[in-house]
Amino acid sequence: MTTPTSTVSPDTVGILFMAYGGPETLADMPGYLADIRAGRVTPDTVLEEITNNYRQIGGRSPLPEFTRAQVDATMQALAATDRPLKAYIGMRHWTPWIEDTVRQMLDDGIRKAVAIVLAPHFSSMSVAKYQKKIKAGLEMHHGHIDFEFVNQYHTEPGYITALAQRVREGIQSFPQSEQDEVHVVLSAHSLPVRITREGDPYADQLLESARLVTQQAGLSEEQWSWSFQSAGRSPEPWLGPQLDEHLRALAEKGVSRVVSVPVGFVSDHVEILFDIDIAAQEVAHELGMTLVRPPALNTDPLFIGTLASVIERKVASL
Ligand SMILES: C=CC1=C(C)c2cc3[nH]c(cc4nc(cc5[nH]c(cc1n2)c(C)c5CCC(=O)O)C(CCC(=O)O)=C4C)c(C)c3C=C
Ligand SMILES: [Fe+2]
Ligand SMILES: [Fe+2]
Repeated sequence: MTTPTSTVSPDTVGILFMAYGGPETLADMPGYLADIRAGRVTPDTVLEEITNNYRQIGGRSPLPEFTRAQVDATMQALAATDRPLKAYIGMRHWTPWIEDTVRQMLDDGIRKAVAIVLAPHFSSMSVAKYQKKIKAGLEMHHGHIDFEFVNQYHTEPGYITALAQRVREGIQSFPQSEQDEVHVVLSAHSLPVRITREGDPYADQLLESARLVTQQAGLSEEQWSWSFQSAGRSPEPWLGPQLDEHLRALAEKGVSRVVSVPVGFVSDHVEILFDIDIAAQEVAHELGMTLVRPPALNTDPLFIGTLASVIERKVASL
């Protein structure tokens, strides 16, 4: 049982921002992978491969830094809210662990809170797991906080417009005479195929975002396609097509100019900086294809405005 020291006024609403978590040094890698792989032993070859991927993007994950910047910007956007708010950060797979942050919230005397994951699409294998960690933290520390959960925000206008702008920016980076030939590939993290049989909404929500983005960007059906990326290294089948095989199929159809816009990730990290900017770029190069990836959302004011707006609505309902 924790003893609240009540460092906040009783009506303060805690805003718990949750993200995947990322290693801050290469030495963190075995522990980080052990957590992601739920304690299953990581084969040496996989450890070496993933460590090497991180080495190529600077030896650490930029995700913690971008998360802090997104949280600061969102709290600034929420500054005019008439309730006192206090921001907290909890990571699923690395420090600061969600359970420890929940303990901090209890210690501070937080009684009501909003929890949001920096991932717009709901899945039993992603957002639901973050939410379970909050419940585990409350049980572990024998405390109670009234939580409002943001489950998804994949159709929010600011998020869609920010991505549609990325699509247009990518197309416009090609000479005007080539722009009609450009093909846009939207993507998101793959998950095991079994989730679809289990009725998970993830794949449908991704396609819903993709349709809204491409409609707003004014693309015809032929000008864009969908692909999954970054499938895990486990023997079961994962949702496809994977980005590399999809690029090969597009090349066979004569596509040679591609804009890659990942819609499920909201900041730069290894799945973008390595899986797209290095691995997919290598495939594109081998195919004689030009691949452009516009910047990730990071602290784009439209995206930050989206986070602020969904949080504000939940705060109002507490
Ligand atoms: C929607 C689900 C997932 C998102 C989003 C996601 C983002 C994400 N992943 C990494 C890094 C790694 N992920 C790894 C495995 C892995 N990832 C997911 C799901 C999402 N990840 C699953 C289901 C798994 C498999 C877990 C298992 O039990 O094996 C790994 C481990 C190596 C591997 O299997 O490839 C890494 C590393 C980042 C940085 C990230 C960013 C938000
Ligand atoms: Fe992952
Ligand atoms: Fe991953």
